[in-house]
Amino acid sequence: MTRIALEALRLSKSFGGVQAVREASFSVPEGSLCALIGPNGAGKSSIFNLITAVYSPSSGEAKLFGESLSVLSPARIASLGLVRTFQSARVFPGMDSRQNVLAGAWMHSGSPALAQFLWLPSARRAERELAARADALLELGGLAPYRNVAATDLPMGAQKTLEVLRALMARPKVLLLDEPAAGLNDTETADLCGLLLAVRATGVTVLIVEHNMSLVMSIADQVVVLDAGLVVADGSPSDIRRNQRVIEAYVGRNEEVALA
Ligand SMILES: Nc1ncnc2c1ncn2[C@@H]1O[C@H](COP(=O)(O)OP(=O)(O)OP(=O)(O)O)[C@@H](O)[C@H]1O
Repeated sequence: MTRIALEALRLSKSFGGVQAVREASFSVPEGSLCALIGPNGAGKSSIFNLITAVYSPSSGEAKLFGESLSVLSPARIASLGLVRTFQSARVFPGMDSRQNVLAGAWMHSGSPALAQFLWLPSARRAERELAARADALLELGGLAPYRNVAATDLPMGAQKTLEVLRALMARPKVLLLDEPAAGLNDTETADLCGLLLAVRATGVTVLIVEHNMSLVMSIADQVVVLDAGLVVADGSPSDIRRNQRVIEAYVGRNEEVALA
């Protein structure tokens, strides 16, 4: 039976008088790709921050593989395999692309500090394995030709891809991507779709917050729609396209074109 990787259970978050998230419930099966969509201010980022324990819920809870995220430290959450990226690409300046990808491996070097300090064979082996993995990821993301280029010199799309590759270097079980297609051109978006499908094919659970509807509708297994903090729909892309409540949420804000 498929496990549930992520679960929101009547999750709520208020900021003073603003109820950003209202008793939101949904679950994401392991190995699937789920998109969280909704008009501006719907509560998507708030849910993201609740799931990564940046915020604590006003009520309800979020679970990662059945464990309540409210009681876990950020380090423990990362060790359970939850890795996120941010809305604006955050590459490390002063490092080339390959070094940026390698930086994602710190949690999984698998080689004790003393072994690394003494440069024992086990540490050298671990280092070689990480380098090979970084190269394979750069290949997968189409960035192999830029491996020695300073990350900050790459175009926006490549920087966002690099951030996803760095996240993958940490061998996530669950990958959370905050607007990965924001600012990308059509070609870069198509490349990103391919990358995300390749990631899902490896069994990683993916949750994305994304405004680009054609990307969402073409790659998501499940779409959760928020409006004013409420989950107003949860289903497959074809269910969501036909859902009257979703159409109203978008039409009310002149965003109907986006769902076409
Ligand atoms: N830290 C905060 N303090 C006060 N209000 C907040 C905070 N974060 C979010 N909000 C409010 O909560 C509501 C939901 O915001 P949120 O950023 O989660 O929506 P969103 O769906 O991610 O929007 P967008 O698509 O514009 O990024 C909004 O009314 C927002 O102003």
